[in-house]
Amino acid sequence: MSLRGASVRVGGRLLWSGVDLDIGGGEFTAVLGPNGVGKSTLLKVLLGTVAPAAGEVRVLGRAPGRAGDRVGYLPQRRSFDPALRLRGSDVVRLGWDGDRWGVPLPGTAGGRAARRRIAEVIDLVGAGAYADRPIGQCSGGEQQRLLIAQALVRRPRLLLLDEPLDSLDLPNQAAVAALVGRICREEGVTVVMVAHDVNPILSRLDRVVYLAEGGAVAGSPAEVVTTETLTRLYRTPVEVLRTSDGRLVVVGQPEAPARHTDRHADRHTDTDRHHDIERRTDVDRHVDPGTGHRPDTDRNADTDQYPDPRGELS
Ligand SMILES: Nc1ncnc2c1ncn2[C@@H]1O[C@H](COP(=O)(O)OP(=O)(O)OP(=O)(O)O)[C@@H](O)[C@H]1O
Repeated sequence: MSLRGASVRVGGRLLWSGVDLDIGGGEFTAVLGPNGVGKSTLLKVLLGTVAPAAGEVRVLGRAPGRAGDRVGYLPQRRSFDPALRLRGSDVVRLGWDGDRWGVPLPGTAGGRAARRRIAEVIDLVGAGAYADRPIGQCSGGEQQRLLIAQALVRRPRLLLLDEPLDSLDLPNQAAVAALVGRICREEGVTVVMVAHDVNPILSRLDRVVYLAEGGAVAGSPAEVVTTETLTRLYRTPVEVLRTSDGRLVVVGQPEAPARHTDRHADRHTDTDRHHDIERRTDVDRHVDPGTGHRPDTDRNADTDQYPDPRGELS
């Protein structure tokens, strides 16, 4: 896919402009940047649901929205009601025929093809053990695998994933990152993933797109997540440190603007709070790439709490 001089405007506000970007077939790309900068909106531009205000965008050689089944999409995570009477496999099936009236009758060729493909993709993501359970009773990691299966069920060539690692504990982040890496390498699917922390996927990435107010930088992680590049992008001193185990930590990243306080309000789970505490103790004075979290300055002196890493106040 390619963007040439692309800009996007939502709610009358220019989010980013002059973005040039090329992503080749079969590549694994992460989209990083602070809260509210327009990462999800970039995916929507690629999907064709948000039109660019200027510039040219091509996806799989066509205008956005024209590639149909060849694009799979996992929207930003929503939690499922535990009482929802829908099995994991039903959720996967919605990716197959959820946009069509009626369903193929069991026993017909269409019904058999649907069943075969749904079983195949559930197997691919390793969700066989819980695909028959109500989706609301599956864990966050299990739900995420089933949703990835849903996005994959029509054999897309391009997979757009909006924060699939969000709210997962570290082992599940690693497992889902490995799964997406495998889908990219073994199935040849091009992956564009919005992420708040590059570290779980760092070793698998071909390319990073770092969005900041006004612009974007793209290249290999080694080219983009550097002191020089991020300082230039943010127009303010930013330092990238590498820990002894190879993780990247961005220090001095400008504050994430707290300008959308309610978008994720329904998603602030116990796991999120656990992660907030983990960040507070593990990365004191530092900020994960993309979270915009600076523990010593973000802490509310009255409550001893930190704002949610995605911009809302906890
Ligand atoms: N339909 C809309 N109307 C008005 N403003 C919108 C709309 N959709 C998004 N926005 C605003 O555009 C900005 C970018 O939103 P977007 O979801 O793309 O950011 P993001 O980088 O993905 O953020 P986060 O990291 O918090 O998920 C936000 O300030 C958001 O509130």
